[in-house]
Amino acid sequence: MYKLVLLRHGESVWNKENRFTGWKDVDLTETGEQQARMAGKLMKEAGLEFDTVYCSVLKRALRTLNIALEEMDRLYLPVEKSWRLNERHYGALTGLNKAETAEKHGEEQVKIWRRSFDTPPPFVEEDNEFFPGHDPRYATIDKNILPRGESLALTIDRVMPFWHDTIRPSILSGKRVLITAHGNSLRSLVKYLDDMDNDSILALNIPTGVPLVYELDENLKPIKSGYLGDPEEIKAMVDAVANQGAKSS
Ligand SMILES: O=C(O)[C@@H](CO)OP(=O)(O)O
Repeated sequence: MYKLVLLRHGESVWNKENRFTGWKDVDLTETGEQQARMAGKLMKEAGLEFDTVYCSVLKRALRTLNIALEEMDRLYLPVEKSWRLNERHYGALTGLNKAETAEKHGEEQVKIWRRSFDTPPPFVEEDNEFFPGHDPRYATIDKNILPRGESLALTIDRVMPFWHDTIRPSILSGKRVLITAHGNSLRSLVKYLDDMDNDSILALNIPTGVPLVYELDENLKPIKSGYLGDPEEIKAMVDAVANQGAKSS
Protein backbone atom coordinates (compact mmCIF):
# COMPACT_ATOMS: atom_id res chain seq x y z
CA MET A 1 0.00 0.00 0.00
CA TYR A 2 1.26 3.47 -0.94
CA LYS A 3 0.31 6.85 0.50
CA LEU A 4 0.12 10.01 -1.56
CA VAL A 5 -0.82 13.46 -0.31
CA LEU A 6 -2.19 16.26 -2.50
CA LEU A 7 -2.15 19.79 -1.13
CA ARG A 8 -3.67 22.84 -2.81
CA HIS A 9 -1.93 26.10 -1.89
CA GLY A 10 -3.43 28.30 0.85
CA GLU A 11 -5.66 31.28 0.02
CA SER A 12 -3.92 33.64 -2.44
CA VAL A 13 -4.36 37.38 -2.86
CA TRP A 14 -6.39 36.81 -6.01
CA ASN A 15 -8.48 34.06 -4.37
CA LYS A 16 -9.41 36.68 -1.79
CA GLU A 17 -10.15 39.27 -4.48
CA ASN A 18 -12.11 36.59 -6.38
CA ARG A 19 -10.11 37.00 -9.59
CA PHE A 20 -9.30 34.38 -12.24
CA THR A 21 -5.67 33.63 -11.43
CA GLY A 22 -4.21 30.84 -13.55
CA TRP A 23 -0.47 31.38 -14.15
CA LYS A 24 -0.34 34.86 -12.57
CA ASP A 25 2.20 34.50 -9.78
CA VAL A 26 0.32 35.97 -6.82
CA ASP A 27 1.36 35.51 -3.21
CA LEU A 28 -0.52 34.03 -0.23
CA THR A 29 -2.71 36.15 2.04
CA GLU A 30 -2.25 35.94 5.81
CA THR A 31 -5.15 33.48 5.86
CA GLY A 32 -3.32 31.48 3.21
CA GLU A 33 -0.20 31.36 5.37
CA GLN A 34 -2.30 30.21 8.35
CA GLN A 35 -3.90 27.51 6.20
CA ALA A 36 -0.44 26.33 5.14
CA ARG A 37 0.67 26.15 8.79
CA MET A 38 -2.48 24.23 9.67
CA ALA A 39 -1.85 21.83 6.78
CA GLY A 40 1.65 21.15 8.13
CA LYS A 41 0.30 20.67 11.64
CA LEU A 42 -2.39 18.23 10.45
CA MET A 43 0.11 16.21 8.40
CA LYS A 44 2.48 16.08 11.37
CA GLU A 45 -0.30 15.01 13.75
CA ALA A 46 -1.36 12.34 11.27
CA GLY A 47 2.18 10.99 11.39
CA LEU A 48 2.72 11.52 7.66
CA GLU A 49 6.30 11.35 6.43
CA PHE A 50 7.59 12.13 2.95
CA ASP A 51 10.71 11.26 0.98
CA THR A 52 10.17 13.62 -1.89
CA VAL A 53 7.95 16.51 -2.86
CA TYR A 54 6.65 17.82 -6.20
CA CYS A 55 5.49 21.38 -6.57
CA SER A 56 4.49 23.84 -9.29
CA VAL A 57 6.73 26.83 -10.06
CA LEU A 58 4.20 29.35 -8.70
CA LYS A 59 4.95 31.05 -5.41
CA ARG A 60 1.56 30.45 -3.78
CA ALA A 61 2.26 26.70 -3.97
CA LEU A 62 5.97 26.99 -3.15
CA ARG A 63 5.33 29.19 -0.12
CA THR A 64 2.51 26.91 1.08
CA LEU A 65 4.89 24.00 0.80
CA ASN A 66 7.70 25.73 2.69
CA ILE A 67 5.41 26.85 5.50
CA ALA A 68 3.87 23.38 5.83
CA LEU A 69 7.29 21.66 5.76
CA GLU A 70 8.62 24.12 8.32
CA GLU A 71 5.71 23.23 10.61
CA MET A 72 6.67 19.55 10.16
CA ASP A 73 10.38 20.30 10.65
CA ARG A 74 10.99 18.76 7.22
CA LEU A 75 12.38 21.73 5.30
CA TYR A 76 15.28 19.55 4.16
CA LEU A 77 13.13 17.35 1.92
CA PRO A 78 14.01 17.32 -1.80
CA VAL A 79 11.55 19.31 -3.91
CA GLU A 80 11.20 18.93 -7.65
CA LYS A 81 9.45 21.89 -9.26
CA SER A 82 7.60 21.61 -12.53
CA TRP A 83 5.55 24.03 -14.64
CA ARG A 84 3.39 21.00 -15.47
CA LEU A 85 1.86 21.24 -11.98
CA ASN A 86 0.92 24.91 -12.46
CA GLU A 87 -2.70 26.05 -12.24
CA ARG A 88 -4.65 25.77 -15.49
CA HIS A 89 -3.97 28.89 -17.61
CA TYR A 90 -7.03 31.13 -17.58
CA GLY A 91 -6.16 32.90 -20.85
CA ALA A 92 -7.91 36.23 -21.41
CA LEU A 93 -9.98 35.74 -18.23
CA THR A 94 -6.83 36.13 -16.10
CA GLY A 95 -7.23 39.01 -13.66
CA LEU A 96 -10.99 39.42 -14.14
CA ASN A 97 -13.25 39.33 -11.09
CA LYS A 98 -15.35 36.14 -11.19
CA ALA A 99 -18.56 37.72 -9.81
CA GLU A 100 -18.28 40.68 -12.23
CA THR A 101 -17.67 38.26 -15.09
CA ALA A 102 -20.86 36.44 -14.03
CA GLU A 103 -22.76 39.77 -14.09
CA LYS A 104 -21.48 40.41 -17.61
CA HIS A 105 -21.63 36.96 -19.23
CA GLY A 106 -24.03 35.10 -16.89
CA GLU A 107 -23.36 32.54 -14.15
CA GLU A 108 -23.86 29.65 -16.57
CA GLN A 109 -21.08 30.86 -18.88
CA VAL A 110 -18.74 31.40 -15.93
CA LYS A 111 -19.51 27.88 -14.72
CA ILE A 112 -18.68 26.54 -18.19
CA TRP A 113 -15.39 28.45 -18.21
CA ARG A 114 -14.54 27.35 -14.67
CA ARG A 115 -15.73 23.78 -14.57
CA SER A 116 -16.66 22.33 -17.97
CA PHE A 117 -14.33 19.59 -19.13
CA ASP A 118 -13.23 20.89 -22.48
CA THR A 119 -14.35 24.49 -23.04
CA PRO A 120 -11.24 26.67 -22.77
CA PRO A 121 -11.29 30.35 -21.84
CA PRO A 122 -10.55 32.83 -24.65
CA PHE A 123 -6.83 32.52 -25.48
CA VAL A 124 -4.26 35.30 -25.09
CA GLU A 125 -2.01 36.36 -27.98
CA GLU A 126 1.76 36.29 -27.65
CA ASP A 127 1.92 40.03 -26.98
CA ASN A 128 -0.43 39.74 -23.99
CA GLU A 129 1.17 40.24 -20.55
CA PHE A 130 -0.25 36.88 -19.44
CA PHE A 131 1.41 34.87 -22.22
CA PRO A 132 3.99 32.79 -20.26
CA GLY A 133 6.64 33.24 -22.98
CA HIS A 134 7.60 36.60 -21.39
CA ASP A 135 8.46 35.02 -18.05
CA PRO A 136 12.11 33.91 -17.59
CA ARG A 137 11.07 30.86 -15.58
CA TYR A 138 9.60 29.34 -18.75
CA ALA A 139 12.54 30.32 -21.00
CA THR A 140 13.66 26.73 -21.57
CA ILE A 141 10.20 25.52 -22.61
CA ASP A 142 9.22 25.43 -26.27
CA LYS A 143 6.96 28.45 -26.86
CA ASN A 144 4.61 26.29 -28.87
CA ILE A 145 3.70 24.16 -25.88
CA LEU A 146 3.29 27.07 -23.46
CA PRO A 147 -0.43 27.58 -22.86
CA ARG A 148 -2.36 30.64 -24.03
CA GLY A 149 -5.46 29.43 -22.17
CA GLU A 150 -6.52 25.97 -21.00
CA SER A 151 -9.65 23.92 -20.44
CA LEU A 152 -9.43 21.15 -17.84
CA ALA A 153 -8.84 18.74 -20.74
CA LEU A 154 -5.81 20.75 -21.91
CA THR A 155 -4.56 20.99 -18.32
CA ILE A 156 -4.79 17.21 -18.01
CA ASP A 157 -2.78 16.85 -21.23
CA ARG A 158 0.20 18.66 -19.72
CA VAL A 159 -0.12 17.47 -16.08
CA MET A 160 -0.33 13.75 -16.85
CA PRO A 161 3.06 13.34 -18.58
CA PHE A 162 4.66 14.56 -15.34
CA TRP A 163 2.60 12.01 -13.40
CA HIS A 164 3.50 9.12 -15.71
CA ASP A 165 7.17 10.03 -16.27
CA THR A 166 8.13 11.28 -12.82
CA ILE A 167 5.65 10.99 -9.96
CA ARG A 168 4.29 7.51 -10.64
CA PRO A 169 7.73 5.86 -10.91
CA SER A 170 8.80 7.69 -7.77
CA ILE A 171 5.81 6.33 -5.78
CA LEU A 172 6.33 2.84 -7.20
CA SER A 173 9.98 2.95 -6.13
CA GLY A 174 8.71 3.28 -2.55
CA LYS A 175 9.03 7.03 -2.07
CA ARG A 176 6.39 8.72 0.05
CA VAL A 177 5.21 11.64 -2.04
CA LEU A 178 3.59 15.02 -1.36
CA ILE A 179 2.32 17.08 -4.31
CA THR A 180 1.69 20.77 -3.71
CA ALA A 181 -0.18 22.41 -6.54
CA HIS A 182 -3.42 24.13 -7.56
CA GLY A 183 -7.18 23.68 -7.76
CA ASN A 184 -7.28 22.55 -11.38
CA SER A 185 -3.94 20.76 -11.71
CA LEU A 186 -5.03 18.72 -8.67
CA ARG A 187 -8.50 18.19 -10.16
CA SER A 188 -6.67 16.68 -13.15
CA LEU A 189 -4.87 14.22 -10.89
CA VAL A 190 -7.97 13.41 -8.82
CA LYS A 191 -9.97 12.78 -12.02
CA TYR A 192 -7.32 10.31 -13.13
CA LEU A 193 -6.81 8.60 -9.76
CA ASP A 194 -10.54 8.30 -8.99
CA ASP A 195 -11.38 7.45 -12.62
CA MET A 196 -14.06 10.17 -12.72
CA ASP A 197 -15.99 10.76 -15.94
CA ASN A 198 -16.07 14.12 -17.71
CA ASP A 199 -19.41 15.06 -16.12
CA SER A 200 -18.69 14.20 -12.49
CA ILE A 201 -15.46 16.23 -12.51
CA LEU A 202 -17.64 19.33 -13.01
CA ALA A 203 -18.80 19.16 -9.39
CA LEU A 204 -15.36 18.64 -7.88
CA ASN A 205 -13.97 21.65 -6.01
CA ILE A 206 -10.76 21.43 -3.99
CA PRO A 207 -10.40 23.67 -0.91
CA THR A 208 -7.27 25.77 -0.28
CA GLY A 209 -4.63 24.45 2.11
CA VAL A 210 -6.28 21.15 3.13
CA PRO A 211 -4.22 17.94 2.76
CA LEU A 212 -5.97 15.22 0.72
CA VAL A 213 -4.57 11.81 1.66
CA TYR A 214 -4.77 8.83 -0.71
CA GLU A 215 -4.06 5.22 0.12
CA LEU A 216 -3.20 3.43 -3.13
CA ASP A 217 -2.88 -0.26 -3.96
CA GLU A 218 0.09 -1.77 -5.80
CA ASN A 219 -1.32 -0.53 -9.15
CA LEU A 220 -1.83 2.94 -7.66
CA LYS A 221 -5.62 2.50 -7.61
CA PRO A 222 -7.21 4.29 -4.63
CA ILE A 223 -8.18 2.13 -1.65
CA LYS A 224 -9.46 5.17 0.17
CA SER A 225 -8.96 8.92 0.28
CA GLY A 226 -9.98 11.81 2.49
CA TYR A 227 -9.14 15.29 3.69
CA LEU A 228 -7.39 15.93 6.99
CA GLY A 229 -9.26 18.32 9.28
CA ASP A 230 -12.74 19.22 10.43
CA PRO A 231 -15.31 17.86 7.89
CA GLU A 232 -17.77 20.73 8.41
CA GLU A 233 -15.11 23.39 7.94
CA ILE A 234 -13.84 21.59 4.85
CA LYS A 235 -17.35 21.37 3.39
CA ALA A 236 -17.81 25.13 3.92
CA MET A 237 -14.47 25.75 2.15
CA VAL A 238 -15.43 23.50 -0.77
CA ASP A 239 -18.80 25.29 -1.10
CA ALA A 240 -17.04 28.67 -1.02
CA VAL A 241 -14.83 27.62 -3.96
CA ALA A 242 -17.88 26.39 -5.90
CA ASN A 243 -19.70 29.70 -5.27
CA GLN A 244 -16.90 31.97 -6.49
CA GLY A 245 -18.61 32.20 -9.87
CA ALA A 246 -21.90 33.51 -8.45
CA LYS A 247 -23.05 37.07 -9.16
CA SER A 248 -22.40 39.33 -6.20
CA SER A 249 -25.89 40.88 -6.20
O1 LIG B 1 -8.61 31.37 -10.63
C1 LIG B 1 -7.99 30.29 -10.68
O2 LIG B 1 -6.87 30.18 -11.17
C2 LIG B 1 -8.65 29.03 -10.13
C3 LIG B 1 -8.14 28.69 -8.77
O3 LIG B 1 -8.10 29.76 -7.89
O4 LIG B 1 -10.01 29.30 -10.03
P1 LIG B 1 -11.25 28.34 -10.36
O5 LIG B 1 -11.60 27.67 -9.06
O6 LIG B 1 -12.28 29.35 -10.76
O7 LIG B 1 -10.89 27.42 -11.47
